[in-house]
Amino acid sequence: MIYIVKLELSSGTPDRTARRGDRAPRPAAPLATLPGVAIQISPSILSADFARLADEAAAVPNADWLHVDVMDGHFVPNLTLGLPVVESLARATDTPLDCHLMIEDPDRWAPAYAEAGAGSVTVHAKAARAPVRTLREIRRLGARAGLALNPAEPVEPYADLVGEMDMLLLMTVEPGFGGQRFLDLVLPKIRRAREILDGREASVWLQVDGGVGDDTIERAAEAGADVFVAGSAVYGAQDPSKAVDSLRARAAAAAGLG
Ligand SMILES: O=C(CO)[C@@H](O)[C@H](O)COP(=O)(O)O
Repeated sequence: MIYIVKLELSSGTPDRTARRGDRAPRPAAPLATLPGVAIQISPSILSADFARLADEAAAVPNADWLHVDVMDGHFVPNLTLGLPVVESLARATDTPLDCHLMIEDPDRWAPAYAEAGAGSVTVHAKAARAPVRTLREIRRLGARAGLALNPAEPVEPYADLVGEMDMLLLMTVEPGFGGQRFLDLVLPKIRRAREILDGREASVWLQVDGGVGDDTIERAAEAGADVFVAGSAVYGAQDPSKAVDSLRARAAAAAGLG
């Protein structure tokens, strides 16, 4: 009887009045949907049709994650979506949601995204006042924890935090908008981050985000990235699913995995 009640609660409409402490932590969500695939492709729904998000998610069944850009109009000069959309999308797709919070006060909001069903929640180092506590809280709630750095932010000050994260996100454009040009000036930082992660034998994904397409993904993969966010290169393509395959093949070849 109790079991039935629980099932109804978890599959029905989310109770948005529930307080954070009311919910039990979930088991950690899987990082990848394709076991054994080293290169991860995360199409960014920022370039998708927001009125058809469930269909847009279904258009890339071969994606490992779906990248969800949460922008608040303050941390970045753009406004996108928030918790209700993430909750609905998490119910509409089996692909883990890779939520990238480009918001002020992520310490306050990040746990709610983990509870909303995100597979990973990434906060910006620059915006977080208590990054260690926030990363730990995200993990405690069953999601993977990510830390993001803008193009001009060095990676060295965060080297001691690698044990607290599952993913390090290096922005390869200034955050805020899709369709920008990949910044080659970030390549040395990708290499440096790869050295730090390998040197510490850290099991941490190295994600790049911004301007990633068939013409740039190889450079990022050669430098050591293994998770690639791509918005316009996927949702601007005639066939988004083929675009994911093409990106994966190029990155795998450049990383010596193809
Ligand atoms: O976070 C962001 C932009 O701030 C990205 O996730 C964009 O959505 C990437 O779009 P493309 O550069 O691939 O078009």
